[in-house]
Amino acid sequence: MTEKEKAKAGLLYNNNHDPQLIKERTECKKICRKYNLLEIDDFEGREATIRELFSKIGKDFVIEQPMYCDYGYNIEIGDHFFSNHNLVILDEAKVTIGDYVFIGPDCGIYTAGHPLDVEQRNEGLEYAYPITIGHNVWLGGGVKIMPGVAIGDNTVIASGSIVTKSIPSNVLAGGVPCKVIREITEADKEKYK
Ligand SMILES: CC(=O)SCCNC(=O)CCNC(=O)[C@H](O)C(C)(C)COP(=O)(O)OP(=O)(O)OC[C@H]1O[C@@H](n2cnc3c(N)ncnc32)[C@H](O)[C@@H]1OP(=O)(O)O
Repeated sequence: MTEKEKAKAGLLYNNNHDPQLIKERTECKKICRKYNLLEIDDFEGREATIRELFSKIGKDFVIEQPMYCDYGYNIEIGDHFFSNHNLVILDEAKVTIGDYVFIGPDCGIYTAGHPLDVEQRNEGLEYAYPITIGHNVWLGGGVKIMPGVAIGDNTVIASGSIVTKSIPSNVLAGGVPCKVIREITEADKEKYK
């Protein structure tokens, strides 16, 4: 098995020293750099560069610069996506994002992690588990999503949360670690009126 195949199978793999993965990350980071240096009003260039980078991105999206990812080909995003500045996606495993997802500034979507055991970690080993974000999700600023987490449709994650476990649909969740605070109900339609 190659290191890439081990990663895909959810096994520990050597990310730091594998030539194929280093090459792929380098190519990805060149495209991220190109994207981040494009003029803000070069809308065509920005769209084309994101389409070159991600395996799928739907219609009508805005990704504020800068944004960073590791491979790009593991990222699939639906329609009407918005991300504010400083989005970091560590897409060592697949990242799937639905339609109408809003992401605040300084968010992190981290599929990868290292063993707690120091010897394994210093060998360069890591694991990568997929992350799924449903439709109509809003991540407040500074939210970080940990490996293997799924977030259900229509859910809001409050700013500053560290999401270590999956969160169901239709809730407000927040905190470190992130927990369900309450359901989002019809009463929320009236809140800002
Ligand atoms: C796409 C973009 O660019 S977005 C731009 C950036 N903007 C942001 O990041 C703003 C994000 N907003 C938040 O995080 C807000 O706090 C919201 C939306 C979660 C507040 O939602 P509300 O419905 O108003 O919740 P409300 O204020 O009633 O709070 C409900 C509970 O959640 C708690 N709570 C609210 N925010 C947080 C938070 N960030 N972390 C932990 N708990 C929180 C409240 O303290 C309250 O707890 P209590 O019931 O014990 O008092």
